Amino acid sequence: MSTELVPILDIRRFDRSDDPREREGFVRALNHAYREIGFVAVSNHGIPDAVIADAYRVIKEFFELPIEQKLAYRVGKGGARGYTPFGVEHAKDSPAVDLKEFWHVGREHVAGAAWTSHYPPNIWPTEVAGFREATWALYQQLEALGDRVLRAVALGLGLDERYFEDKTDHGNSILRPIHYPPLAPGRGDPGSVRSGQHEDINLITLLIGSGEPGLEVLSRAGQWVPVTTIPEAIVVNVGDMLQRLTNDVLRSTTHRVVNPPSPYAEVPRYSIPFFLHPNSEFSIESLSTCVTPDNPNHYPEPITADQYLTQRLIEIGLLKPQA
Ligand SMILES: O=C(O)CCC(=O)C(=O)O
Ligand SMILES: [Fe+2]
Repeated sequence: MSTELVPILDIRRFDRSDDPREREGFVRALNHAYREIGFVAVSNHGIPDAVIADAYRVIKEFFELPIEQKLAYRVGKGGARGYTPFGVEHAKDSPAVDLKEFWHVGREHVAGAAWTSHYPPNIWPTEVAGFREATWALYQQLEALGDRVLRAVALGLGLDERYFEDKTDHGNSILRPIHYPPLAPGRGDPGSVRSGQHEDINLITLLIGSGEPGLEVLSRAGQWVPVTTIPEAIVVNVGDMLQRLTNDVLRSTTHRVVNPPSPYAEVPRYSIPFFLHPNSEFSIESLSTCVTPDNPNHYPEPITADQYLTQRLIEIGLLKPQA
């Protein structure tokens, strides 16, 4: 049943310039899934195995460092870059912290670009050779794949194929390698799970590593359904910013990572989501193609992507409210 809930879509169909029906078929299937469940798995995405393997290698090496060394990379506001330890982030409206630690890679600065001053610079762990190259390579690959998916989203919404291009070209996107350690009795609050139920904040999320057991999505019927997909596929789901931009036409579906049974409980889980964000100054206003008599505008007040992100980071414990 789960494979039907989260369909596997071959993105090579979208690139078929020789056969417009293939392209249209992909656009239709993607948009249908995004209206129904907000999740798809993309196969044949073209990201080289070596890029993914290199990223995993450096990420594992980092998380295996002693905690004192990792804590040296806890910097700045809200863990926007570098390391965030176990016991900080929790899902909105849940006091129980998630059983995970993670690292944030943001957009690399470009000399002379005005947006550079809005984003904190990346930091890199000196203990792990090749960390910067490997994670930044994966960031760029996932961003390019996200741009292709957004083109198909735009077409499905009746917009120009390149609608998202100038709204995301210096987006505040984040690559977040996550380590869920083996589950030990007494670790975390009672009731803690690897990742409490939540919706993603950004436009779309591209997730590497979803094939390991634990990820579940909440169906419309209110049932938790495990996401089972082929290991090579990348899960791409709708976030709250895209839901809001589309006046709730596309759905940002609640999901979580549960504590798996033995033998998976005894082994760590690593996943690598890429949260694709719009440019910080982008104003999120309901698209006119998504406002109809049947679906009047639910969000008459526009909000910039940056304001929206700040509100949401306070809700999940990564930012403190301003006094
Ligand atoms: O680890 C996973 O598979 C999913 C993580 C997730 O949903 C998130 O970080 O937003
Ligand atoms: Fe998520």
